[in-house]
Order: sequence, then C-alpha cells, then structure tokens
Amino acid sequence: MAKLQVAIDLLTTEEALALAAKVAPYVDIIELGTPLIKNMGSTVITAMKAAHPDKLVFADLKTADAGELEADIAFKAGADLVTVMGAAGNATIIGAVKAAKAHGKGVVVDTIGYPDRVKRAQEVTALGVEFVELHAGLDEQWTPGYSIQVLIDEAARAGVPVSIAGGVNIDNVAAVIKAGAIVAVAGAAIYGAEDPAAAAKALREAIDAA
Ligand SMILES: O=C(CO)[C@H](O)[C@H](O)COP(=O)(O)O
Repeated sequence: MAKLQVAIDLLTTEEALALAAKVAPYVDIIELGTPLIKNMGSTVITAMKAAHPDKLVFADLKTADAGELEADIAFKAGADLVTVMGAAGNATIIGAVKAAKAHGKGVVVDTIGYPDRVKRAQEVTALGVEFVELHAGLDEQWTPGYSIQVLIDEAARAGVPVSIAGGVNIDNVAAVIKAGAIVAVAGAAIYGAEDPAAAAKALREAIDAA
C-alpha cells in the first residue's frame, strides 16, 4: 500500500506538533521540512518522534556533504529517514547509508535541481538508499509553466522505488500513485488547507482507492 507523507514546512516545533496531531491518523510519514530543522535544530526531530513513536519521522536535511555525520546527528535525535541531495557525490550518499545501517534506519535521496532525475534515481538506488524523491522544489513549482506531470511521467519509467514531491494535491494524487510512486508527499496541500485533517483524510482515501 502506498504511503502518505505530510511535509511540514512550518517554522516552529509548536506549530509542527500541532499540525502533526491533527493529521497523524491519516499519514504514514511525518516530514520535518528543511526550514523547520534549520530554525529549530535537531530538537524538533526528538520532539516529533516522542509525540508520534508509531510514525516514520523524516528529517529533510537535504545533506550535500558530510553524509555520515549529518545523518548520524538526525538518527540519534530520533529520525527514521533522512534526505541527502542527489547532486551530492556518491561518497556523501554512501556515508549517510552507513549511518543509516548503524541505526537500522534509512536514507532518501532528493533529486531537486538534478538535470536527469530518473538516471540519478537508478544510480543511487544501487548505493542502498531506501527510495528516491522525484522532487520539484518550491522555487521550481513557482516557475511559470511548472506541471507535476513531469514527475509523474518520470515515476512511470524510473523502475526503482520513488516518491513524488512538488505540488501533490487531491487533484493529482491518484495519478502520482498510479504512476508507481510508493510515497506521495504533500506539503502545502495539507498545512495550507483550511482544515488540514480533512485534507489529509481526503488524500489518504484517494491513495487507498488508486
Ligand atoms: O521539500 C520541500 C521543498 O523543498 C517540500 O516539503 C516538498 O516540496 C513538499 O511540499 P509541497 O507539497 O508544498 O510541494
């Protein structure tokens, strides 16, 4: 069954915990966004895991160097999954995977900004990562002409475990899952909704029905 990941791109631990409490019944993975971790440090990871020990806590570190060291910090704080940039060298990804193995946790590679996301997804899967995030970041989403369809098409031909992030919402989540993504990542569609719990519930139901 495909998973739903809520991306919490809020700025304080208090706000993040409040949102997670509302949406937890409908999500499998709770992502702590990069700005949130930069603002609050690793304490937000510890607080989220303590509040939701039954969920996978995803620390969106977007590590670009010192993979083993940065991953180790997040795993020690309570993360289950951490991100490393696909644009980072293989040595950085291998280092993070080493830390993940030591903790019994996982690494996700974020392909944001990478020219050939599918090729990189295939390469890094061979390095032992959990799955690869086919991702159009917020700046790319705000570029005129952006469509999530490009990620959906990439997922369909990736041939390795992938998630999709970059504007997932109730209108496109079924296509995301039908393309083969094992995880649908939704940020603004949940935290920006008037009723985040209802938004997460609708996404959950659409994923289960896809
Ligand atoms: O990692 C991120 C930005 O770098 C976001 O969390 C990710 O893109 C999901 O958020 P949204 O659904 O709003 O695109």
